[in-house]
Amino acid sequence: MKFTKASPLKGEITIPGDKSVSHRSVMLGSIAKGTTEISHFLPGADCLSTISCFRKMGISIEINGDSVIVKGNGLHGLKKPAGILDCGNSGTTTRLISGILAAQDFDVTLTGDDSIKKRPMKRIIEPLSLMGADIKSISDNGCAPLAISGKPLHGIHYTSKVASAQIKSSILLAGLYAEGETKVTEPYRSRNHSEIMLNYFGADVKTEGTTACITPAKELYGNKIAVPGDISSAAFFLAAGLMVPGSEILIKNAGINPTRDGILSVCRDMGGNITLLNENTDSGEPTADILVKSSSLHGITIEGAIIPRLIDELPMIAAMACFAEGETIIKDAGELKVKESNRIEVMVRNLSAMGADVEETEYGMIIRGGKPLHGAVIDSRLDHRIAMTFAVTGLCAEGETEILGAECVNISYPGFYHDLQSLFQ
Ligand SMILES: O=C(O)C1=C[C@@H](OP(=O)(O)O)[C@@H](O)[C@H](O)C1
Ligand SMILES: C=C(OP(=O)(O)O)C(=O)O
Repeated sequence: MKFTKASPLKGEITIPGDKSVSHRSVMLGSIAKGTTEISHFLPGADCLSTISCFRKMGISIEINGDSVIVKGNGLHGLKKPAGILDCGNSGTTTRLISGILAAQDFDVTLTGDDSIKKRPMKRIIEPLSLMGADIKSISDNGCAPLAISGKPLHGIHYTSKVASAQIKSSILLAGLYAEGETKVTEPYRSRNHSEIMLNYFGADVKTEGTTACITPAKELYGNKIAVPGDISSAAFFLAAGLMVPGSEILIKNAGINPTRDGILSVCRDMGGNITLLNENTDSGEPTADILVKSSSLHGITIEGAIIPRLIDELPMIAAMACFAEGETIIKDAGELKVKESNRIEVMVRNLSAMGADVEETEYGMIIRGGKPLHGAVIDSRLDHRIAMTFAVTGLCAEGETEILGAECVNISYPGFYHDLQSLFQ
């Protein structure tokens, strides 16, 4: 896939469903009693991995475009799958499903693709084991494949070293089945979609500061879920709209949950012209249309509590910083090293190949903006966020930018290139 300098981008984009909310709607729908009707579901490869795992455990799930119907069998209605469960490329599937599987009355093996087999799973093995789970890394390297032998669990109060919604959600899902209360405290607040949806399905989850607490549930009840647009996907159009001179884009129906909206603060702090319109709430999740107009940007420092609120948007923010005057410093973002690729290393390597002045630091990067970029051949390392980031960056560089492994955008945004091209004049 090749990109060259774009003329102003104009038009409207309806962002596909939020990946985090889509995963959770299938998971909770599968362990709830009755039917869950999901609209604006994200039919990306990661969410299809979640569907395939629950189908293998006896759940009827019908997909019709972005409408999904899940016929749940109740909290104790999952069946032992005939074979291994394949989580594909999805960290969310692997970590969240482990919390549910730890409490079932059967054994199961979970695996995934080459990227998943390198991502850290000790972060869930440790707390789930403290709850009484029997969960092992089969290769004994702290990664998938994982062998889980379901056991009765008991509640704990776990203090996590990292602010991670996947760790927190895995523990809370196990807590649904545990004896007594289960609490998770994190250094900063991570996305709270599990807490919102668990309550929406009839569970009892309370949050105080950075601690979430669940009491075991007798049953969850199927519900209607309208998935908001994914702000992590909207991020590419926010950046494109700000970076390509003369652009004006209306991004329809994006989720703006305050635990996810760090990108909006960053765009504004960098001088971006962004307006929220039609604010609303869908299935407990706040949404809005976002109007973005091209702007002259300046560098800022991004660190601390905002990092979990924009963790998946940092590759795009780093590229945007190349077009901002002055220095942008990203700190406290060590988690980027354990995503689908090492996103610090891959960003620094690829931005440097385009002529950017960017430096890798231990837990982040420093970008000195304002230098024109030129096209290059970009190895996405099959990381969807990297491929989309450089498609947008290529629109602002002299010459041609070629993305290798461009099809990996199917993980989170199958129609991405089509939607981007729809804004070309
Ligand atoms: O819970 C979720 O749905 C997610 C949490 C984040 O991961 P961590 O929990 O590892 O930070 C994020 O990077 C991922 O894309 C989705
Ligand atoms: C890190 C991501 O997802 P996951 O952890 O589910 O693989 C992502 O989508 O950027």
